[in-house]
Amino acid sequence: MKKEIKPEKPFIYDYTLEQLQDWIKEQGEPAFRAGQIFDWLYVKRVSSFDEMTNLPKPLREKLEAGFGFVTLTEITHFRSKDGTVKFLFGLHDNHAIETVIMRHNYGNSVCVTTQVGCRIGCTFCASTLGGLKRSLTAGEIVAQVVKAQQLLDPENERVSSIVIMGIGEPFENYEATMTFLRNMIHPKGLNIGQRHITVSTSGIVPNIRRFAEEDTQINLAISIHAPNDALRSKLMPVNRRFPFEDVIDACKYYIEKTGRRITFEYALIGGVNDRAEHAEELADVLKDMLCHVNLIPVNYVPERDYVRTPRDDIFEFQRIMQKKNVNCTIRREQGHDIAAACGQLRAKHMEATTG
Ligand SMILES: C[S@@+](CC[C@H](N)C(=O)[O-])C[C@H]1O[C@@H](n2cnc3c(N)ncnc32)[C@H](O)[C@@H]1O
Ligand code: SF4
Repeated sequence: MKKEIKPEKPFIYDYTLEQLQDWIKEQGEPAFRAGQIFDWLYVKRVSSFDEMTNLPKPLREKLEAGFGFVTLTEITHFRSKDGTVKFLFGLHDNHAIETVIMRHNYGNSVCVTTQVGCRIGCTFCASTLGGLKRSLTAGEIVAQVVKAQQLLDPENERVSSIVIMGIGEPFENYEATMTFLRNMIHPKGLNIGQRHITVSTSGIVPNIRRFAEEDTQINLAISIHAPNDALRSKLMPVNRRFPFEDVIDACKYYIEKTGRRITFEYALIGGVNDRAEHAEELADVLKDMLCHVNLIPVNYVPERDYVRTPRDDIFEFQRIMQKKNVNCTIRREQGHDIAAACGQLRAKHMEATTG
C-alpha cells in the first residue's frame, strides 16, 4: 500500500466554529475573531489568510503558520445539456474526486464525495473499483461546496441543496461527514436549510442509529436495492456485515426517534431485482413505514454487465408499490448524457494515469 501523503498543515475548513473559538481563546484573542474568520471562509469565501483584512496581522500570521487551505485542482469537467456539470478535482496527494453541480428549477444542488474510492464493494457501483484509498477530511468535503459556490454566478445563484451521494460511504467517515454537515447548516457557515440536505448510506447500522440521535433535520437515504437478505448480499457485500433485517430495524428506530421520513433508493437492474415479485416483497417490508422509495434505472458501468430495466417494467414496479400504499417515485435522471454513474470519471482517470 502506498504511503499516505499528509497535508503540511490541517485544513482551516476542517474546523467547526466552536473549535475555532477554542483555538482563538488559546491565542489570547477575543472569541468574536472566530466569527470573523468564519465570515471570510463561508460568506466571502477567500482562499488565503492574507485576504482576512479585518484581523490583526499577528493573528493572520498565526493562522498561516497553523492551518492551510484545501486545493481542489480541476482536472476536467463535463457539462450536460440539462446544465449538470460533473467535475473531476485533484487533491494535494494527487488523488481524484468527483463533485457534481445540478441545476433544478428550485435551485442549485451539489453532490459531494466523502472518500477517495469506497471499500463497500457494491456490484453495480463504479466508485468501489480500486477499493478505498483514503477518507476525506471534513475540510475536503466542505471545499467541494465552497468551490461549487465560487463556480456559480455570484450575483444570482447560490448552492441551495446538498446530497452526499458522490464517491464513498459517508457513514464510514462519520466524524468528518458530521463536521462537514455542521458547517453547512450553521447560520455563520453556509447556512443551508437542513431539510435541503440528504445523506445517503449503504446501511452502516450503528451509524444509522447514531445519526438518529444527532438532533438534526437532515434527510437520510438508505441504498436498499433488494427486497430481501439473500439478494441484497449478492448485490451489496455490506449486507453480510449488516443484514437486511438489521438495516430495516435501524431505519424504524430512526423514524421513531426523529419522526422523519426515510428515503429508500432502489437501483433497478434488468432481470436481477426488478421483477413484480421483488416489488411485492419490498412493498410488504416497507408498507407500514414512514418512507418513500426512489426508483433509479441503473447507470451503465462498463466493468459490469448489468442492463437497465425497460420503461414499462419500471412503471409496473412503481404501480405495485403504490397499490400497497408505499410512496414511490422514479428518479428524474440528470446529466445522463455526460455519463455517468458516480465514480466512472475517476475510474477512467485512474486507468489513464496508472497505464
Ligand atoms: C455512490 S452512492 C454514495 C453514498 C453511499 N455510499 C450509498 O451507497 O448510499 C450514492 C447512490 O448511488 C447509487 N449508485 C451507485 N452506483 C449506481 C449505478 N450504477 N446506477 C444507479 N445508482 C447507483 C448508490 O446505490 C447510492 O444510492
Ligand atoms: S454504492 Fe455507495 S457504498 Fe456502494 S460501493 Fe458505491 S459508494 Fe460505496
